Amino acid sequence: MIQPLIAVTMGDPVGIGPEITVKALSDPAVHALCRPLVLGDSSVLHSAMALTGQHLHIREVSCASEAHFQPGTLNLIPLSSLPSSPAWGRPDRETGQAMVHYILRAIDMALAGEVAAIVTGPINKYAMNLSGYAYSGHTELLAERTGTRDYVMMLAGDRIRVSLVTIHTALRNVPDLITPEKIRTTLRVTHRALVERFAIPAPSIAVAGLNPHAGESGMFGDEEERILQPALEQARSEGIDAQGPFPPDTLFYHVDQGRFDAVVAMYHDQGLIPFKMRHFEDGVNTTLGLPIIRTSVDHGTAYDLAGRGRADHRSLLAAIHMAAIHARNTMAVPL
Ligand SMILES: NC(=O)C1=CN([C@@H]2O[C@H](COP(=O)(O)OP(=O)(O)OC[C@H]3O[C@@H](n4cnc5c(N)ncnc54)[C@H](O)[C@@H]3O)[C@@H](O)[C@H]2O)C=CC1
Ligand SMILES: NCC(=O)COP(=O)(O)O
Repeated sequence: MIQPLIAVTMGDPVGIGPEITVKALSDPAVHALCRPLVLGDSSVLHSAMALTGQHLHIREVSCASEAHFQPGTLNLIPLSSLPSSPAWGRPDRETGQAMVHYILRAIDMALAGEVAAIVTGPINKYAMNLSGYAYSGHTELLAERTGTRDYVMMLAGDRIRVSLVTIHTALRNVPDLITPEKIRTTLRVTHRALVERFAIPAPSIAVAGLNPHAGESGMFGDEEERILQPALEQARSEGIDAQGPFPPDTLFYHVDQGRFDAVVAMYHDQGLIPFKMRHFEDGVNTTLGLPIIRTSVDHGTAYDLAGRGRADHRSLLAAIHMAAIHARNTMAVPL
């Protein structure tokens, strides 16, 4: 079977993205899974190789048909010409613009059907905004570029999958952003992705409450009764196995024990703290609801580690693995 063609963006040139890209692409297992095409910068990737002691042949190509997909070769569409000695951990407008160009090109390739999926390396949101792109991250850029209204951020590992109702917003805004519509959309998009991408025919989804003890019958907040319960009932009437709302403090224990296929969390850290306790090394961030497959690492640019050669690349390996599986499950292969 022909392996799916996957675009891998190098991420922020002065973060750990280039290093983990080189490490992941040196793993023969990646080539057994897919045909990876990197979008990034040749000089920076050479610097990353020097850090890690990896020796890959970087083959610069303008499109997939020029690539040689074999272990030992990193096929690169070069989209920037940055200095050969990166200022690790110190972003500027040029590095910020470069990393956004890698993402934009990857999205366009996926929309045009030139690749089966995209896997994105970590970017720094401050650097993204510094370079003139006013987004909270990849997710909002992907949604806008693909014209997607209903999208969901999911963090996924083999024990915990968590979808977020609200994403990058101040905690004080969260209660006002949680509406029955938003919860229903999160449930619908998550349910559909579990069936179509994760190949779980009848998934069960747990919903976390917003308040301590899921509100304690209204003593500690009424969002559960006023907003979450009606949203859950509506989802159930559509055939979605949505359960809860559950007290958030114990729910993740049960999810980790395998009781549910996924959990819907009300806000970023409610979901991501337990997720990263379990899956920091091998977790994957994936955007659901898009017309394209997008996975990413679950960590950031780690400027404190950049340039040292000590970054862990297992989350990127897991993201590539998931992209390849989802491409197969949705029959978006071969390309
Ligand atoms: N997929 C993406 O593009 C993501 C981007 N970010 C962005 O990255 C930037 C930095 O975010 P932080 O909150 O500092 O989180 P971070 O994940 O970059 O770093 C948190 C801690 O984990 C360590 N760490 C992270 N990745 C590691 C790896 N692969 N191997 C070993 N140690 C690792 C770092 O050294 C640091 O001590 C922010 O702008 C954030 O928004 C954060 C998460 C995901
Ligand atoms: N906490 C996840 C994260 O920050 C990733 O954001 P995005 O770049 O995937 O939108």
